[in-house]
Amino acid sequence: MSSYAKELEVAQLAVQRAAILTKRVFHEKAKGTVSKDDKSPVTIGDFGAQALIISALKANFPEDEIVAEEEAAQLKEDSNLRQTIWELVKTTSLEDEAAEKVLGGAIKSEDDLLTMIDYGNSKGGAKGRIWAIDPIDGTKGFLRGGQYAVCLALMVDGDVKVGVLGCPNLPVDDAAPLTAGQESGQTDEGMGCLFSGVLSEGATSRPLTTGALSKEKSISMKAIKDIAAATFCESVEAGHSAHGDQAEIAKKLGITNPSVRMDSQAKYASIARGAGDIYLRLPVSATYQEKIWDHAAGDLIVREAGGVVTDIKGNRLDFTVGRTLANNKGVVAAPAAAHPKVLEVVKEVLGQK
Ligand SMILES: Nc1ncnc2c1ncn2[C@@H]1O[C@H](COP(=O)(O)O)[C@@H](OP(=O)(O)O)[C@H]1O
Ligand SMILES: [Mg+2]
Ligand SMILES: [Mg+2]
Ligand SMILES: [Mg+2]
Repeated sequence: MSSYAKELEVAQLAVQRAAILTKRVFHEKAKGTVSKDDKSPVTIGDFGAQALIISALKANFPEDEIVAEEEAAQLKEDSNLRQTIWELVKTTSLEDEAAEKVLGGAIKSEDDLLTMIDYGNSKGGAKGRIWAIDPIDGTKGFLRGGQYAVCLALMVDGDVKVGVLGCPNLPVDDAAPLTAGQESGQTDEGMGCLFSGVLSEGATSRPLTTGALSKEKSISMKAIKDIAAATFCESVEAGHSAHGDQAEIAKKLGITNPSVRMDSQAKYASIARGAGDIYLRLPVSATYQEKIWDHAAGDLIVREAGGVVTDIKGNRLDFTVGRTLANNKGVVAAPAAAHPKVLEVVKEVLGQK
């Protein structure tokens, strides 16, 4: 019996339900029912998914703190937007009575919707049980039909214990090649994967559908015998990680495969199941602080799959200092055996600058 069995079950179902909401928003956008204006679908999806996840956490773990990306301020002023989200939230469920019961059922009112969203305002820190939520990670990917992830992690005294990533546009098949998502004309068929990790208990994947528990499989990183043959993942957005530095590092490692660019923590999930090998996120700006909700779940899942995740100095990601990773710069994630070499080259390339 897992030491965090209840937390894991609630987190998986909560992410699954939130992912259904995001998919509805995406398809309604395509149909024109939701404005195609870039901001509106994202906002609707973000707020709706965050509210649904938080209501599940509050129903099960009322004392826990929550650090979530979004806040309700904008919704308090915009009643049209609020009503659109409320309609969507009200009508999104897992269509599985037992599972809905685990999640504590639906949100009761429009006011509750706002309250739920703002429960995510914890400052974070080194003490107690704190959940980190990114309702839609990879906003840009979500809009494009590329990769995005619904992300949830539980930290206890700053240590990530449970991590769950719902990736609607990643193939269910762990052995499928890396994919940037629906932008390449891909359909929903065979897509949608739920990744989980529990500290010291390994990492798993399963289809992102109700009743998929029996299909849960353990995942692990690929053992790379030769770094030169590795594939590395990086952000699509050049503003989020330094493509130039990453290319130089890859070159120095002898890597000739082109990088796979994908949005969101789908990168962590993809290397954790061996679809890719290395994830590089080198800082673009000297001042940007990475957000804990962009990394907590992925960090744990990769480590539980046999990887090492550090910043560019080789330090573990430090989730104890609030809503951001103020003590870290960048991310270097690789299979344990390859990580020292990758880090050495990262330091070499950055040291020359
Ligand atoms: N200058 C910057 N450097 C690194 N990350 C940034 C950034 N500006 C925004 N981000 C973060 O990058 C995340 C997406 O990462 P990726 O590029 O790997 O898809 C965004 O999450 P959201 O999409 O949830 O806002 C956002 O938090
Ligand atoms: Mg994010
Ligand atoms: Mg987000
Ligand atoms: Mg954002």
